This record gives sequence, C-alpha cells and structure tokens, in this order.
Amino acid sequence: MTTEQAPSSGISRRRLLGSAGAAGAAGLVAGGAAGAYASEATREAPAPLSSLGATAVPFHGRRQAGITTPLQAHGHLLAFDLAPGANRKAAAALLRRWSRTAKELMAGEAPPDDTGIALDAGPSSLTVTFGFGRTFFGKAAVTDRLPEALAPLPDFVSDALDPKLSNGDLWIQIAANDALVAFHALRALQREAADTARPRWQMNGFNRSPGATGRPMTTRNLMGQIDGTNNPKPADDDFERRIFVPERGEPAWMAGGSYAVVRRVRMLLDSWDHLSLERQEKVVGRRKSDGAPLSGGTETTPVQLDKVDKNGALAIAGAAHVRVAAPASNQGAAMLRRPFSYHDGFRDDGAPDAGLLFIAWQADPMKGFVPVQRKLDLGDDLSRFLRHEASALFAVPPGCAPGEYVGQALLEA
Ligand SMILES: C=CC1=C(C)c2cc3[nH]c(cc4nc(cc5[nH]c(cc1n2)c(C)c5CCC(=O)O)C(CCC(=O)O)=C4C)c(C)c3C=C
Ligand SMILES: [Fe+2]
Repeated sequence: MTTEQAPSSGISRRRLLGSAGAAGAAGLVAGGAAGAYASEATREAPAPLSSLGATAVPFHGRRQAGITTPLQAHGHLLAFDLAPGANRKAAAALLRRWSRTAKELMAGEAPPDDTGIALDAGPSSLTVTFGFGRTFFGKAAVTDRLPEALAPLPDFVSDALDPKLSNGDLWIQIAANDALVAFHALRALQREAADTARPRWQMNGFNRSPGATGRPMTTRNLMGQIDGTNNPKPADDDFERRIFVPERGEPAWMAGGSYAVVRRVRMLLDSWDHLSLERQEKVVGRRKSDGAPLSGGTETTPVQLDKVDKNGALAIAGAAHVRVAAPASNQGAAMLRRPFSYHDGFRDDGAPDAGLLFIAWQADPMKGFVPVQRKLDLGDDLSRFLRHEASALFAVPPGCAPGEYVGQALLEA
C-alpha cells in the first residue's frame, strides 16, 4: 500500500469523460463543419498521461496511504467536527462514504455527481488519509475505545496556539502531485460530509513538484534547508515498531495504525534571512547547499555528534537543531516527519505568514514527538526562529480491505 504503482489502465473513466466533453465542446464552437471532426475525436483514446499524472497509489491495504508515500507537491489538511446530534451510526456512514470516494478518486475515477474539477487528469499520486481526534470519542459515544496515546499533548514553551486552528473530531490529509486533483478530492469529501460533520479548519501546503530538479532530491523548506534527510527509513529494522502500532497493540482497532501530530509552525523568515549563511548552517548543524552534516561527508553521511574541529570545538554545536532533535539525544525517540510548506500571505507587520505544516508520524507520541519537542523547547537554536501556532493529534487507523471502510473496527466492533 505504501509504494506507488503504475495504474492498471492508462485511461480512466474520468479521462474518457473529460476528453469526450472537450471534443464535444470543440465541435459546438466550430459549428456544423467540424461535427465530423468532433465525433471522430470523441472516439479517439486520450493521449497517454505523463508518469506524474498516471501514477496511482492504492487505497486498500494494511496501512493507509499518505504516511510512507513519497511526498506530493500539493497538500490540504482538513479538520471536521461532528454536527450536533450526529451519532456513531452517522459517523460510520460518513466514513463509509468517504472511504468509497477516496478509493475512486485515488484510482482516477469520477465519483457520482462529479464536479468535473479533475476531468482529463490522472490520479496524480493522490492520497487521502483519515484520522480521529480525541473529541470524536465522546461525541460518537465510543469512549471505551479511546486510545491512551490520544491523551492531549502537553503545553510547550514555544506554543502560541490558536484554538480555532487546533484539534478537531475528524481529520483528512489530502495530497497529490496536481493542484486540481487535490482540490477536487477536497471538494468531493467536503460535500459528502453533508450534515454529519462541519469543517473546523483547513491548511494548505506544498512541496517541490516531481521533475523540478535534475534528479530526485529531498525537498527543501522555506528556510532553504534540505529537510527530511535523517527520517527513519522503511528499510530500517525498527521502522515499523517506531511508526506503526504493533499488530497486538492497544486498542485493537489501532493495530497497524499510526498517530499523526500536526503543528502549524510559522517561520520568522525576515529574522532568519538576515543571518549569514555560516550562522544559518550552525543553527541547524547541516550545510544549506547539499544538506551534509557539519561533521563531514555528504547529505546521507551519518551525523557524528562527538566530532570536534581542529580548535577542539564541536563540529555540530551544542544547541544545533539536529543535535537536540536526534534520537541519540532523546533516549531513541523518533518520528517520521512528512511536512508541507505553507504561505498564507502576509501579516499586518508585513512579515510572511509562512512556515511548515509539520506532520510527525509515530506509533506513540510519547515516544516520538513529545520528548523531542520538550528537548527542543529547552535549548534548540532553530526554535528562536519558529512559532508553533496550531496543534492537533489524530489516531490514524490502519488501511482497510476492499468492501470495508477506514475506521470500521472502531465504529462497528
Ligand atoms: C519535535 C520535533 C521537530 C520539530 C517541531 C521540528 C521542526 C522543524 N525542523 C526544521 C528543519 C530541520 N529539521 C531537521 C532534522 C530534524 N528535525 C527533527 C524534529 C523536529 N523538527 C528531527 C527528529 C530531525 C532529525 C534529527 C537527526 O536525527 O539528525 C533538519 C535536518 C535535515 C533532516 O534530517 O531532516 C532540518 C533542516 C524546521 C524548519 C522546523 C520547523 C519549521
Ligand atoms: Fe526539525
């Protein structure tokens, strides 16, 4: 489920509908003489998609898509609250509708009553990922299934949180390599929430587009740093244990799932951009140009935290971000960081309202995000340039088999 696959057929129902519509429209504009051309064109198969458009990520599987899937270029994060009076049964019906639609959209299919926003486009690596917030369990009367790991996150020194942009009963992460495909999914899912759930907040983010660089590279954030290098890798022995709830984990409905910490972290870009390159690199502990650690080597060379330079000073400073955040500094605590950048215009003081939609995935937030953020709070040079403005924690259940829906074991067991 986590690896991208070429679609089984290059031509989806959505693409056939789209090109037939376009050809029809061309015929109308050109008038009668073009009619023969129009009907001929209608019968023609559309041109093959580029690999960007054609790539489909399967919806069904052991894990939900969008956790270990390669980062896409466009992302929408949406939180919903259950509408007053919406009960467990209504929530179950909503998750069933959402799962069916997500499956169709991820395959490049047009759902019934389609808006047409993504006509002509392929699935474009669309992923849709669903999660449950702590407040869901009381409203849906399933408090007996509330995971311990969904305990509220503690307060942090660097928090300046906006409650209206935080938490939420239900969460959807939508991501795709095409902006219209991503918005199309957002609109379809929001329409299906109907009277059962109301939007609480939305955040829109982006990453590098595939093909923008000469070779596939780790993405950069808005501070210009290569960001994501030292993430746990699926090939690591302890990857599954760190990121996903074990098969015999508690509660049973979360076995194979993961917990997503979502933080909207504004960057103080005006202050940051005033630092010299040398200072910026010291704050992080890596070179800006290629992401290599200041202890030497290339981007992927393991960081040597004990390395000293010829003057006897630490090559990676005591308060450098990579030192303070490293598992070695946090009793092994680790998380999979899978963020999007955001830019929401400018603030009243003229500063960019921009930063990182930081999303951290882990089997247990108390062994991932929480201890690391506590440590960063105490003495991380980078934190001086960051403001945590929104926060949420969601239980993201495992994926589902054909005929099932995400969260079924929570809502029907
Ligand atoms: C609580 C966890 C973390 C927050 C919040 C966080 C914010 C944040 N980080 C960057 C930029 C970089 N982070 C890098 C590495 C890194 N960051 C965290 C954790 C948090 N970051 C970890 C666990 C690590 C890996 C440390 C290690 O083991 O080496 C890097 C270096 C490149 C990389 O490995 O990804 C950068 C750059 C920003 C801009 C930011 C908030 C906006
Ligand atoms: Fe970081």
